[in-house]
Amino acid sequence: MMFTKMHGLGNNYILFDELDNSKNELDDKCYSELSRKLSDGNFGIGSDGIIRICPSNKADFKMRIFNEDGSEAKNCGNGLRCVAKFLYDHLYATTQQFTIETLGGVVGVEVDVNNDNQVEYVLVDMGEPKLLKGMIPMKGDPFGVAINESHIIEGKEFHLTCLSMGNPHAIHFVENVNDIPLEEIGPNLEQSPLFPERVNVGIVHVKSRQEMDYRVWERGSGITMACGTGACASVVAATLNEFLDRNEPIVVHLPGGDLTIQWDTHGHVWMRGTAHYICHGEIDRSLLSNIRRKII
Ligand SMILES: N[C@H](CCC[C@H](N)C(=O)O)C(=O)O
Repeated sequence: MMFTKMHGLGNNYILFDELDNSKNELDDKCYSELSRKLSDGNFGIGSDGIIRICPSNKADFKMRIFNEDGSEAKNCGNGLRCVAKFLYDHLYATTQQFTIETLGGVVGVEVDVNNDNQVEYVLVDMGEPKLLKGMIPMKGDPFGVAINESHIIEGKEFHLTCLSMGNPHAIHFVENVNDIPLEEIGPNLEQSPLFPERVNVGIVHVKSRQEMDYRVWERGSGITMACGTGACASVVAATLNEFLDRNEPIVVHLPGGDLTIQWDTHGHVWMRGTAHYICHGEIDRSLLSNIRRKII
């Protein structure tokens, strides 16, 4: 079972190309355990999770993403850029614009290529954010929204702006993103009963009307170097709080690098950034057999 490890701003995933079904060596039920096993840096490869690239009957291709803890997520911005680069570079995509189905909906991607026809930047139409609590999901009035809403969690007050980019995000604004113990407050917010499906936690400092700092505690993966859906959610949240102007391209500084995010006047959020290969390899058959024995 061959894999390709890639990263988007240091948010790294192990990709499996399942477009040629003959290669599909593992039962669908095994992938959560495969993600847990491979994401471990000691007993596995080490990553923030795994990504399956599959055929789709709704779009040109399909992406499924599993977090480090084995939970399957509905969207992954950095993962989408990695998948788009992989698909174009491996000649599955024959045009620079194509669509990718996620559990959170179908997204459009466009790859920018260099003189060697290798992908340098990927532009993703991440679609429209979902603001209603019932869509995030978040406890409370399902037709209500959470903008700068005060919540006491584990004795600490947070002013949360919450939304979904296909996956749930809770954003808290601060003066300095490094002044907050993310390793402590991240799991407290992630596991809060406020969020029936847990939540990705973003800490944001808006530096100007064109840029912001953002750190993330990811649902199912903990602190990562970057979160594409989270960067999108942060720009929407900052705009809703009137810290930013709609339709302006915003530079989001993440620990792993920068993304450019724009929430346009039609309601779509656009993300532009890079994706890179790390390595290629093969999963040992004994590891696959152990997973099959454990799961099936
Ligand atoms: N942990 C996320 C999925 C990965 C999202 C992130 N890596 C991105 O680039 O958007 C969740 O459970 O919703």
